[in-house]
Amino acid sequence: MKVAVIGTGYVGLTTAVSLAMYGHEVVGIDLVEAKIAMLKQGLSPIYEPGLEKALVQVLQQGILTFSTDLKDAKDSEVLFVCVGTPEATDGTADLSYLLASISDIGVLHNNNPMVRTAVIKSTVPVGTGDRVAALLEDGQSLFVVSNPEFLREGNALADALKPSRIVIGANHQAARAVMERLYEGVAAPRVITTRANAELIKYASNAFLATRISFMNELSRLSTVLGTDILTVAQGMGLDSRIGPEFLRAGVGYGGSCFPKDTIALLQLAQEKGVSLSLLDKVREVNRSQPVWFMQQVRKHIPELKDKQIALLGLAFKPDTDDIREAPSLTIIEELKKSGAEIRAYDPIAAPAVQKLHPEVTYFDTPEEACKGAHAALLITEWKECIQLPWSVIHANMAQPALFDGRNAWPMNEVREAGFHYTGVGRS
Ligand SMILES: NC(=O)c1ccc[n+]([C@@H]2O[C@H](COP(=O)([O-])OP(=O)(O)OC[C@H]3O[C@@H](n4cnc5c(N)ncnc54)[C@H](O)[C@@H]3O)[C@@H](O)[C@H]2O)c1
Ligand SMILES: O=c1ccn([C@@H]2O[C@H](COP(=O)(O)OP(=O)(O)O[C@H]3O[C@H](CO)[C@@H](O)[C@H](O)[C@H]3O)[C@@H](O)[C@H]2O)c(=O)[nH]1
Repeated sequence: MKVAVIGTGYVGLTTAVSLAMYGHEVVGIDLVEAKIAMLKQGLSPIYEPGLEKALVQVLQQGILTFSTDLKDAKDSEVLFVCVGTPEATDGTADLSYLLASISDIGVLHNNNPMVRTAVIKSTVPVGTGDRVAALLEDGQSLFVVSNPEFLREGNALADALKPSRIVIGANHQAARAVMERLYEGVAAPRVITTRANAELIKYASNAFLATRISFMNELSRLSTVLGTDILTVAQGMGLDSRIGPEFLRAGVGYGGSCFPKDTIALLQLAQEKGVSLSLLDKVREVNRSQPVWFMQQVRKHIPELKDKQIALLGLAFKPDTDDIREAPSLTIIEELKKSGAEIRAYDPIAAPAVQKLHPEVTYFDTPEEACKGAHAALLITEWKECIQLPWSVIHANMAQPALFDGRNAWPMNEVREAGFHYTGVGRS
């Protein structure tokens, strides 16, 4: 099928490449000329494992092309909207990019009439698909579908090629049939439903995952006081098939472009409808305070941080991405700056993005260099480069051998035996 993907960010680029790998003829559209110029050359503007290699392959096959002009999508039967829906100042989802691209689709369709389906892949508040349909749909030649995306950054291509589920929200049988044809070769359970249900499935999934994390993070504070081990507790909980092992990792809090903005957008939507989601409110509160709580654990061991050298290992909001949106590292940098500490940072990929915001931090090419002369090392993102470390070398070179493991990913017993002070999150 001929498909257009509007917006070539984390979701759009991954969607474009995966649809091309499924054999569709895809054109990727973005407003940003520099991005499109890079993509045409087979260069990915984002760091996402395996994506660039796959991009080059589908470009060479001629089944994926890029343009800044939506007119190049005039023959597309399906148009995916993958533009950003960031948090507006009042916490609601900013739909301006989405509505602009919907209006562009309207113009394209009027100039080049044929039967088309506009598919909203961006995460949007419940009711947005129906609102857009009221603007675009004519029930004959143009349909609107909600098809939320569940990929995780760092694993985006694999998730897109083998999704956990495909949720199709369509209010017309003709549009459902188009989506079935589009995803024909993809082995994944389908949920075929209304647009509104599809939109709520997306927000509810992210809100629930965020809730699990905040539950474990709050519990980790109790575990610290009790002298229990949150890793063992999580393992024991996760073996219950009703609970499952995923998303029980306590740490410095969740970040990224999705959980923070989608939880607030859901809260705002509920408030607008006169419904209180008090649990979700607490989930966000726990998440906001988790990096601050973590820094309190550091201060228990090093009460005076002024002029101390503190190594921060990992800056991205999770490993295997260059994305620093809402990264806990940014809160921790602010906390350390308030304390007057000198920050020595390392991240294999995301350092340049943080450097733009924090030129005052010193950046190093290896974790070993960042730890040299440091009075404490803090693990913020569990990149493998930050976990597998030559502990005896690190110990010899630190001013004070103190480790604060914000991801419970360092080998606690081994580092203690090597002579380090070790504090994890909810471990003892
Ligand atoms: N990042 C994720 O892991 C993820 C996963 C699932 C869903 N989502 C949702 O998908 C959407 C996109 O997220 P993202 O992280 O890919 O965003 P992003 O900021 O990385 O990419 C958005 C892209 O859209 C482009 N764009 C904006 N307006 C445009 C227009 N009118 N025409 C063409 N291009 C335009 C921007 O230039 C940018 O390249 C959001 O709603 C997000 O919540 C994101
Ligand atoms: O047990 C856990 C699991 C995750 N995290 C943190 O949670 C954040 C989000 O992680 P993850 O969900 O793996 O990454 P995202 O790329 O943000 O993906 C989420 O957000 C996307 C955007 O909506 C959805 O598509 C995905 O399904 C959903 O997992 C990161 O800061 C992680 O460090 C924890 O602290 N503990």
